[in-house]
Amino acid sequence: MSKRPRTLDAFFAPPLTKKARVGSEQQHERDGTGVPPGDRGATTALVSAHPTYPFAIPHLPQEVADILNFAPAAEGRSINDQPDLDLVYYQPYIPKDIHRDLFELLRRELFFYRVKYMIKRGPLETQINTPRFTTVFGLDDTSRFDPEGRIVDATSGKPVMKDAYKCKPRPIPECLDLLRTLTENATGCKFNFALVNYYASGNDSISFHSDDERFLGIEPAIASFTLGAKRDFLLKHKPTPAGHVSETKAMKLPLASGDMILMKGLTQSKWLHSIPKRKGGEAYKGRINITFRRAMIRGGTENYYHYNVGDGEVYKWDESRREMHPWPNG
Ligand SMILES: O=C(O)CCC(=O)C(=O)O
Ligand SMILES: [Fe+2]
Repeated sequence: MSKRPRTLDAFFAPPLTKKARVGSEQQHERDGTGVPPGDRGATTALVSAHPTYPFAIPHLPQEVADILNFAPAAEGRSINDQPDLDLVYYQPYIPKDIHRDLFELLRRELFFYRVKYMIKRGPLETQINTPRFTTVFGLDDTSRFDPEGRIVDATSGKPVMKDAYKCKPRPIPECLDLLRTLTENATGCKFNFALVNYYASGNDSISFHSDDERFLGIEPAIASFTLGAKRDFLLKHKPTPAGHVSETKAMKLPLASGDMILMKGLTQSKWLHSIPKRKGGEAYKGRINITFRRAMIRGGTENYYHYNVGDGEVYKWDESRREMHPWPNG
């Protein structure tokens, strides 16, 4: 990475401002010629690029970014009337005028994976095929990307050892980073990871689980966005010790495009959540889920890239086939 030549792109990188995050990006036209900072006219298309990206990711069009700045579109409603449950539900969070554009843009421009991994069940090794497309960006709290896109120690600012990470962490592209900062400001929580799921149809799902890994620290806050198809989000309390009657009721939230659910407090340690497969309704439509999270240590980074990128092929949305297709052999 450090051998990457300093190009015109890097030269034209904008100043470090809150809105234009360049920690890891270069700004340039898609044809590769430099664009002076601030010159985001209708004819120039700026992108986020990084050596770990299979291809560059366009920034949000200015019109979409301008409207996104009005998020949250609705006030959050607390759902904390059950033991250990602590949610804030924004219906919607993303302004209505841009749901569709944001959904289509992210589906079209991001790279995805269909991760397979082995688990040991007793003496048997079983292959798990993740039943949805996934991708991930970000770096735990011990490190950050410098303006050249190199990973440096969060405290000293010095490049980390070559083997500090087994995986290849990727900076959060601008098109997701604006939403991340807005969400930080609205919730008062800090996030250093963006995980993206794409459910191609009602056949894609995520089974009951909790995001309670130790690398997230205690009582982690996770902001979870829906774009595209409406899908049911189920919540149920984890089993309570035998003999102890749980007073909790399972819940179903019909998450619609633009909605955000903030899970916090004891929600991850005591409750499970899932998006079950479904037939009918909007099952024929795709759905994007974005979660923003904060990983505290390097093990979190390794875990997230292992389970959301893996070592399989890259998929990209194919507009003519209207499905995810292996890239670049489309
Ligand atoms: O798609 C969703 O709404 C939930 C995703 C989720 O729970 C996860 O990625 O951990
Ligand atoms: Fe989850």
